[in-house]
Amino acid sequence: MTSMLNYSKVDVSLEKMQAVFDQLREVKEVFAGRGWFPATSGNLSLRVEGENGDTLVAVTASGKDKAIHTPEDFLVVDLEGKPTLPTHLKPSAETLVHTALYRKWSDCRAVFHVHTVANNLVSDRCFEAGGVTFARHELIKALGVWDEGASITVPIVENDADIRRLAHAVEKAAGARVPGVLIRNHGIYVWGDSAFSAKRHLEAFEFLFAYQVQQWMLEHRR
Ligand SMILES: CSC[C@@H](O)[C@@H](O)C(=O)COP(=O)(O)O
Ligand SMILES: [Zn+2]
Repeated sequence: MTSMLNYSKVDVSLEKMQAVFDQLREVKEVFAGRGWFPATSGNLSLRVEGENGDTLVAVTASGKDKAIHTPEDFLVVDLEGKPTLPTHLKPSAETLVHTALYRKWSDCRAVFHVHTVANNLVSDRCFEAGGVTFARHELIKALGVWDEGASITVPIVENDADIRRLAHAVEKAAGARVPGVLIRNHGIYVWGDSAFSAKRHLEAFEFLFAYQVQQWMLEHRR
């Protein structure tokens, strides 16, 4: 028999919710191992479809050390970013960026956000240009761009302490071809149609940013 959980009028099976939390935990552990969550930064979410087709979002709780697993690491919110059950946990302070991306694309099923030295440097140095462009990199294919000789541009938006405005800026800059947006001196938001593809996208972006930073350093030494 399937046990059902009721998240403010949306039924989700216990098994489904457990599987979603398990997936988030696995991704969290891998990214934490790479140092991608310094000083409690970063947040992760997955779309959860209820029995009636309504969308919920499982998201990391705010301010946690994401390198440690606890029973209080995740909670469920609606598309307004409100917790669907009474809880003392606070959803990520940046939940509205996640929900904006889920609203924008019905096939967006995972949203990941990390702060790294490389993504911060690239976001600042290329900010005035509005984006950073990469070409002649095999890993562009990992972003779903397969055309021969393709180039991609990752848009960069200004950081903003007002999360509604930040969410709006990210949503506006987010394009269908390149699954990521940089926030200046803050980090990157990436998405995908599954946790697997969002993780692949993030790994490809971080490879390209690290390459760019090292190229700048080599040029500087000449
Ligand atoms: C603690 S610095 C980072 C935060 O300000 C924020 O940018 C962030 O990524 C994490 O916020 P959180 O509320 O834990 O999801
Ligand atoms: Zn952040």
